[in-house]
Amino acid sequence: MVTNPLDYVESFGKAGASGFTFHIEAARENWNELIQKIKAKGMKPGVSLKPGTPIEEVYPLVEGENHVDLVLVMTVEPGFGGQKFMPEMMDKVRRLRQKYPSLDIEVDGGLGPSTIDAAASAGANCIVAGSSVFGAPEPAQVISLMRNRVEGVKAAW
Ligand SMILES: O=C(CO)[C@@H](O)[C@H](O)COP(=O)(O)O
Repeated sequence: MVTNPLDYVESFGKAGASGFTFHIEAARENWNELIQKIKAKGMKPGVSLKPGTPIEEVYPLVEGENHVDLVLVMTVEPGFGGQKFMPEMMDKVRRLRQKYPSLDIEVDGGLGPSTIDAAASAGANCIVAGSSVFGAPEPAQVISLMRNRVEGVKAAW
């Protein structure tokens, strides 16, 4: 999370990023301008929200002409890896999936083999995982397992 995402769009675009996800908490005043700039630099915009932020706050950013392509629901407080997954955040994921069937919904924090089913069945289709992958003897197996679980429940959303 950065406090002034607008300052980073240009350099991320130049570096070759394909997407740029910003925190709604850091862009309440200028998200519209931010989305426009991200798109103008050839990147896909996404919006993220902290555990204490109500899901309704991102609805206006998903709707309308100038919209984001992805919503990232933080399942820990942003800051560092290795934290415990917050299952109560799955209500946000479920509500988003119900409202926007084709939206990319990402989750970040505490995801791994023991939490992937909760996230996947709620409707998450993009998974950020640090410790569970990099701390595994066979990282590729953990990635495959999580991918398979998401693919396996997609039809039921
Ligand atoms: O950096 C953060 C939050 O800011 C982490 O949520 C990582 O992005 C994922 O780490 P693990 O929870 O998978 O270790």
